[in-house]
Amino acid sequence: MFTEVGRWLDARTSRAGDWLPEAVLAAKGDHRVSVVLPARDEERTVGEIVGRIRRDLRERLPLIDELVVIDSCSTDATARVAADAGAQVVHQNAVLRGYGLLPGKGDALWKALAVTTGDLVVFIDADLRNFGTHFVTGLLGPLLSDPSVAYVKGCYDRPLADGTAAQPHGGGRVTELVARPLINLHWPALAGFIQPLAGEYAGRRAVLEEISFVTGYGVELGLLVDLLGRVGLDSLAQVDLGVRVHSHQPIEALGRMAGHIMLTAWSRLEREGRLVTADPPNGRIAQVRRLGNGRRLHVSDVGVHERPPLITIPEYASGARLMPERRQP
Ligand SMILES: O=c1ccn([C@@H]2O[C@H](COP(=O)(O)OP(=O)(O)O[C@H]3O[C@H](CO)[C@@H](O)[C@H](O)[C@H]3O)[C@@H](O)[C@H]2O)c(=O)[nH]1
Ligand SMILES: O=C(O)[C@H](O)COP(=O)(O)O
Repeated sequence: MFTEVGRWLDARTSRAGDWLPEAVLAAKGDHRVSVVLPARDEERTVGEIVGRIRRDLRERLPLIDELVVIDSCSTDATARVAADAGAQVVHQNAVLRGYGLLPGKGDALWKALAVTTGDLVVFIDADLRNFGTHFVTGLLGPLLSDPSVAYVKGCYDRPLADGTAAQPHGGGRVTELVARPLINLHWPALAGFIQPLAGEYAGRRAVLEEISFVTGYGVELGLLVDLLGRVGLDSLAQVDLGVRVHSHQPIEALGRMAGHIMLTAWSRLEREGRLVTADPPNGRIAQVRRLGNGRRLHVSDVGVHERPPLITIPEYASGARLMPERRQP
């Protein structure tokens, strides 16, 4: 089993430096490229990322056709900062309203796929502190050079910066403690993905619109597992983007993220008929917080929902793209 993983790792892993911007542009041909940044309260970082993409990959090189920030119910100035930097800003809850409002990153990505028009779609997290345009060109390179590649996942070294010192490889705690063990236990063919939860990836719309999106932080694991089933390992690739520095969430928030990921794995195992139970898992997580000299329980919903393949949504399938009002509803 791991022989196949090793072979895939060698064959399907490239480095961002293998994909020079001018060569990527030359390979673009008739493709149309959309870049999407999901952003919830990212006013500190989103402007810099949008500005770099606009200047370097739209104005200097005409590589990117569409640059969308999907504002995921931000309470800060994310939308204004992103618009000022040159992005088209769409509010998550303004898209496909008839399908109900659901929270979380996966829903934001599904809505972004619905409103964009590129046949190639690149997703980049909006909290990156060391963004470089090689993130975008590196992810596009394998898709533009090999029609058999359907989806490209970023990988990188992940430092953990705790405010006083950085551990060069200490980041990605949910990845290492939850996602990687789950993947190895249940989908070992995916074990070669160095950063299975990376928020930087690119895919062909024709494939992405045919799979469902989990609404919360389970979206990345859900996409990998579902793509493996749909297109097979050899149509998946990864590209080494160097080092990624981002805003770390508090450990309690990572516990809830882990809950999303475990429930996503559970949903796929159940769907694959590998788990049969009359007693589904509890969708809430209780975390004990210190309160003065005592303690209290803090209960959060970590249940995940499914957004169906976009191609099954009539408004989308009719070909009418769904760009809504730019302002928040
Ligand atoms: O409800 C939300 C939550 C987050 N985000 C955005 O999604 C990106 C990633 O979110 P973040 O909270 O920074 O996640 P990380 O702690 O970095 O988690 C890692 O693991 C997650 C689970 O797989 C992935 O979704 C992330 O991309 C990956 O970086 C950021 O731009 C957020 O602003 C939303 O758009 N909506
Ligand atoms: O991907 C992960 O594992 C989570 O985003 C946590 O990352 P961090 O440990 O670098 O904060």
